[in-house]
Amino acid sequence: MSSVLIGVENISTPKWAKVGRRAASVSLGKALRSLPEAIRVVLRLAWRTSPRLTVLAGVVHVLSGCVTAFGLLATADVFSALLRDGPTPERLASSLPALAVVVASYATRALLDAAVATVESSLRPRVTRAANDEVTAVLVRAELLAFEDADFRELARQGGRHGVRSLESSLRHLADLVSSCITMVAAIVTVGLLDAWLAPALLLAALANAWASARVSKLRYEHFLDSVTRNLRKGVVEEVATHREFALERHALTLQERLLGEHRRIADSLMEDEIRMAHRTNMVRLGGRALAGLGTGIAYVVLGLLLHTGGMELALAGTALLAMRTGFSSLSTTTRSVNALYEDSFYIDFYRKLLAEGAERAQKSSPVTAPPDPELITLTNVTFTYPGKDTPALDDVSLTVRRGEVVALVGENGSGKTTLGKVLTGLFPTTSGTVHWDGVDLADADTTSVHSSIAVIAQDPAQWPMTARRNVTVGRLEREDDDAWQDAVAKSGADEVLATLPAGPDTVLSRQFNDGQDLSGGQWQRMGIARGMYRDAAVLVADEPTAALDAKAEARVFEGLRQATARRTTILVTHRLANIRNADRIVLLDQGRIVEQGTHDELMALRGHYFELFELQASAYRGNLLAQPAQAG
Ligand SMILES: Nc1ncnc2c1ncn2[C@@H]1O[C@H](COP(=O)(O)OP(=O)(O)OP(=O)(O)O)[C@@H](O)[C@H]1O
Repeated sequence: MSSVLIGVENISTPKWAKVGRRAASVSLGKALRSLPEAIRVVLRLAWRTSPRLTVLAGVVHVLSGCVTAFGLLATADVFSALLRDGPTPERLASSLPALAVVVASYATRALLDAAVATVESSLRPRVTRAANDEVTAVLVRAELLAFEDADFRELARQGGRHGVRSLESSLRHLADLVSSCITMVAAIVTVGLLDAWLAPALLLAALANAWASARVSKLRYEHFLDSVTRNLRKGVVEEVATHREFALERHALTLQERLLGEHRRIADSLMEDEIRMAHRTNMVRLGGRALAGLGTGIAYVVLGLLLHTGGMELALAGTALLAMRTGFSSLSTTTRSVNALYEDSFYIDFYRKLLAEGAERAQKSSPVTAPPDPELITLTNVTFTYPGKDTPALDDVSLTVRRGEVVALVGENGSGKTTLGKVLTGLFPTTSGTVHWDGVDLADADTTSVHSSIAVIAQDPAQWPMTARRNVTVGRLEREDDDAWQDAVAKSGADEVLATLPAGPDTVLSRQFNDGQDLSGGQWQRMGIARGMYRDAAVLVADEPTAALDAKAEARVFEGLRQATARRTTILVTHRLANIRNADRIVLLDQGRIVEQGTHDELMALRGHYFELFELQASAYRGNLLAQPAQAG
């Protein structure tokens, strides 16, 4: 038997990471050309949040770069004046105006730096907020099916986390780049004006640095993509090894040490890769520094030769030296900023992909509205396949449900009952075939208009971290109807839950808050049923609504549902066949297909698959004294 505890060895690489991999493998030059796109995204966001601050940030950065360049040229004048021939006091006096300009430029630079910091600290949080807002909005508005797609969920995590963080940091890197570029250009021009041979040497150093930085970023990005699936695995193991939901079985099955071992195994492989990557990047950096050093060396040799051969005066050589030093320092800031921006650009790309994919997967908004209380729901040759799956969960299903009908969906585990409930109510779009509510094809209808008319009671209802009252009224927030609330909590059995809570309906149902309270599985289910009943929608889907309820509560809920069904279309998914004997129609699914349908009596007379299932359950009751039919409700 395999020593691997969790079968997560073969998690496939998400689609977005494969695309990223291709992007990472393109040539460096091509990759660098993608930088402007990332910069455009940042500037667009900054502009949208505050055009005034964006312009101001640009202006202060350009000014700060210009002032530095100006200071450099003024310093050159100071040198020229100081190193000229003549008596020292005279040389000092003649250098004073240039010296004053240098001092003024330093002072201005300091003021501008303060202005830069002020503008940036106002702009950056705005950009982060806007980026966060875009991510949240796109996720909130995404269709339900998007959340069934593991690739999309992972892209949301990466684009939301890394992407937004990179957008924020890229603003700072962009600002640094603008001012350091201006200073560097000023230094290269100054050096080039002094002697044409010095500039290429300086450029060689610049290019070597830039190459090494970009190469390092590319390696790091490739490493990130390589470790995506392993990090996913580590996340899965971490979850089962530390989260509360698994705690009971983890302890009862004494799996703690095995899980720890699994975690260590994946973490070790990640660590080894990290170390390998660090060695490779160090080598690349070393190569880059060697080349840059060569460029610097050549520049100094050229300078020495010029001085030696009398090709340049000492005063000008001093200026050249200063300009070169400034050039090298701004060069390192420039390469650092380009490098950081280049790295940011990959993650900003995830962010862009997330927004693009999110927009594609947005809920449909359309002028076509679904009828609020459909007379007929018609499925024609409906096939539905989950994202990433090959076999359909629903296969050529045709079904018509009338208003007021109670249709029970039965069948073995995985036969497609839950999926059919979701397709029928427009929660999932069909892969092929159509769902019509009266004359309206749900594929054309406004999603919100469809969902407004449905209520879903899930087997595993959401545990909203709100008060108990809100947990019910959230079913229809715009409704303020005390009678309906009383009715819903009475029919669902939630009233008994409320009676046990310290602050009754005002108790917050979440352990995350002070004085918050958690509920048992069955109690949460009662709250979910009350919520579905309070929603009072035209089409109700109850998916195993009573699976966690005791027999008394179950009987009460079915009586409540029976009273309420006269006014609405009810789709009931259940395995407890005794509860659906009175359903108007029973639809039996097998491997995504409808294999039998009719009333209980018709299906029993058919002596087919339903008959078999029913007899099996009935005989279990008959043969077991502990579960007499009267007790089972
Ligand atoms: N989120 C999902 N992603 C991929 N496949 C899914 C997903 N949910 C269900 N399936 C698959 O679709 C098929 C139908 O599932 P469905 O949940 O509709 O069955 P069911 O009849 O309601 O089962 P059960 O009685 O166990 O609740 C199954 O093969 C299941 O594995």
